[in-house]
Amino acid sequence: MSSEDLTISVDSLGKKYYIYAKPADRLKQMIFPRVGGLLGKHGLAYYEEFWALRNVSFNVKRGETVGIIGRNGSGKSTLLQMICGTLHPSEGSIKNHGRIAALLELGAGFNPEFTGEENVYLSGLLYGIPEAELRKRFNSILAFADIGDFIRQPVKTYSSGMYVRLAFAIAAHVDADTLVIDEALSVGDVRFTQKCMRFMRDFQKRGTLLFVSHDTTAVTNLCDRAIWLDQGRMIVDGPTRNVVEQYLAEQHAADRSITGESVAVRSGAQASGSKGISTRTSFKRPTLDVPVDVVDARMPILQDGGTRNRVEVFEFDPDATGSEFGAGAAKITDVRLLDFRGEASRLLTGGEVVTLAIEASSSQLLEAPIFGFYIKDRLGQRLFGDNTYLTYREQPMSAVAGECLRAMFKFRMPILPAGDYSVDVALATGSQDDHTQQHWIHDALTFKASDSTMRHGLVGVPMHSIEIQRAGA
Ligand SMILES: Nc1ncnc2c1ncn2[C@@H]1O[C@H](COP(=O)(O)OP(=O)(O)OP(=O)(O)O)[C@@H](O)[C@H]1O
Repeated sequence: MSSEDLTISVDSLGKKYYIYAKPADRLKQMIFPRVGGLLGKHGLAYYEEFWALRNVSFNVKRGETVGIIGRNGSGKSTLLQMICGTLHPSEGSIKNHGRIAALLELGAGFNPEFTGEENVYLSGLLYGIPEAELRKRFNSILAFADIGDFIRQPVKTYSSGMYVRLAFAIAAHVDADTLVIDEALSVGDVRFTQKCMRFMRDFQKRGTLLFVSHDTTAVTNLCDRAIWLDQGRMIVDGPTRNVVEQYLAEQHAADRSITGESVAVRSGAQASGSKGISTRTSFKRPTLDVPVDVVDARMPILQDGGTRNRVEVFEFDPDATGSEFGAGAAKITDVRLLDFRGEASRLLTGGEVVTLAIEASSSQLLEAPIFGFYIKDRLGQRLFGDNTYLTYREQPMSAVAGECLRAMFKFRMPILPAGDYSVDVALATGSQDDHTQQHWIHDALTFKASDSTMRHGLVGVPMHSIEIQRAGA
């Protein structure tokens, strides 16, 4: 890769802090360096070393959007601050090409005693925008921030939402090559968040974006690539969808380990062991009594030639699914999409009533099993899904070891824009809010929608009726 293609180059980056047990130790260390004191890991020094970030290396190409995810304290802000030059690395190096505009944690960047307007000029000048140019852009900055007369007040009087509005408005007007955003969207209201998302989508067309967020949906939605940090180390750097899936699976495993349960996480299906479990269980044939009156009147037209939204389904193959995880008290053994006749079909139509059938076999007693699914698009964005929890909440089922269960979700397949889709399926035990995933399979089924007339939006909802009415008629 030529250096012209690179915007950010991070090599073996590390940040070390010295942790003192009590304030007096800091003073002692300054006066008597490395003598006496704690007999800790580092000999006789008065401090313990703590690496907030270590051995992190990656390159960001011009025009890429990279998400950084990780739990609290994993080193995300430390990394961004070093990239933006507000924190010095203890080891390693960073090379930046072009102008970086940053929205780091609240409180950074503004002088709290100055008014919003004064801070606009101060920040703009620091970014290298001449004053005359800032004057021209001021009204546009003000319109973006939309904080009214507060622009004339000292920023110390601002709410966190106002603060981030102004900071975002400035960052959006300084002709940055790279925009670095750390959790800024979490404090804004929904309209402002939407405005920022629109701005970032537009910015993606011309610039490089680094985006830290706990909101994995926003990261999936926006970023081509994601980096997962944990305890200051880089765990994975790869396509967002894979990284987010692994991160969420690990999070679930970690959450359950607090309650003493163990949830194994495996990448790829080879290690699943689901092969060998019989999938030939005897369930009665589903009755798919679709009332005629709910069948969309436009179905014949939708199915007709050029406007047909064909959905081609690829069979469940336990060896070809995505990553999976779970505590293992049950295994999902088969997943099928059935057509309106109840037949497993390779070819479905958007708008048709289909049934998703998920079969599982238990290896232990299962109390209150919950089956669930998500339909995801190519980027891994969850389009819709459901689970069996509410239906069985009052009278939860149970299954003995060796029993086979099948969940059936009957729904009208939306009209889908042409593209590739997949289905995540899961079997958990417990309740909606407190459950253990026994087996979750990413991308258990995949399907392809084609010939769609839908061009915009994520899914098309089949209309029950469409009409134009005339006033007074
Ligand atoms: N000045 C400091 N002195 C000592 N430790 C620090 C200092 N600043 C940060 N840390 C520690 O470094 C680690 C990484 O912090 P950082 O703020 O980068 O995490 P983060 O991933 O951004 O967390 P969050 O999601 O909560 O914002 C944390 O354990 C934090 O306590």
